[in-house]
Amino acid sequence: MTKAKALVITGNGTNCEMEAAHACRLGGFDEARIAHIAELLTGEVSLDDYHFLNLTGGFLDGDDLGSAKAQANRLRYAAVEGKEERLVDQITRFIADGKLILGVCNGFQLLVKMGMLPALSGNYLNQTVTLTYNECGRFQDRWCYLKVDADSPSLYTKGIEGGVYLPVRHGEGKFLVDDAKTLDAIEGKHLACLKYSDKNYEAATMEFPENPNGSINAIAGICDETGRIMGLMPHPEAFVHRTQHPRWTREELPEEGEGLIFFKNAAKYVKENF
Ligand SMILES: NC(=O)CC[C@H](N)C(=O)O
Repeated sequence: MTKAKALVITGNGTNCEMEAAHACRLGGFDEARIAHIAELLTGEVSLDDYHFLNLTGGFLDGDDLGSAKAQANRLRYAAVEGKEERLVDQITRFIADGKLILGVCNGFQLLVKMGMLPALSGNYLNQTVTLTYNECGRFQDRWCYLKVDADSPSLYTKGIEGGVYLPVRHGEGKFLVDDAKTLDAIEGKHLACLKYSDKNYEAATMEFPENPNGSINAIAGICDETGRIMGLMPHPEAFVHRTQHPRWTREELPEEGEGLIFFKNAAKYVKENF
């Protein structure tokens, strides 16, 4: 069987690469390589050799120009040394080859600013949505209840009943769209796979602090129409074991954290399809 290989990009201010690589391994990937962005730009590491690309959280370029904006331009326009291609050509090929991309927090901001989500009608380099300053005007560091849309094509949320409880930590998590048509398409195609909700996962909410940033339609995460590319503000890699839960000493919890399912689903998909 093919070895399931995950790649986690670091550098320029990411800070969740160790957790993301750990979650990939726990989830079933045979290999999880942490590569500095410079290794991709010099051609030492190629996306072609991996199945699952992780764009992790952090403070890329210190959030200057808006979170992930500079890195979005870098990934879209930078050339790969010694090759007749840009990094974005590798990324486009990666998607065309049926591979997987997960962007968490700063990585989600990066995906939307590159135009890779929601990528309506398969147009992967056209920005139609953004993530900007939290409505409350402050950085938010808290745990959130996230309702899952069971009809979403996202492969990462398959099998989740009701919702998941995960931490958020961001200053720019408010999801916005360019116009009503984009929002209608996102909702109509069930691409808004995660929404901030009440603790019973019954209804999406605009109430603070359950909705920590004022995201339109309480959107916390979206995927593309293939379900293989997903971005979310909460951190699934930060809850892979029960001791990461804020009340683990007081509540009876299963050994496995609720975020691990995202990585298990990704590994399962790779093993079944490559
Ligand atoms: N945890 C993160 O990835 C934070 C993302 C970004 N720096 C923000 O504050 O919005």
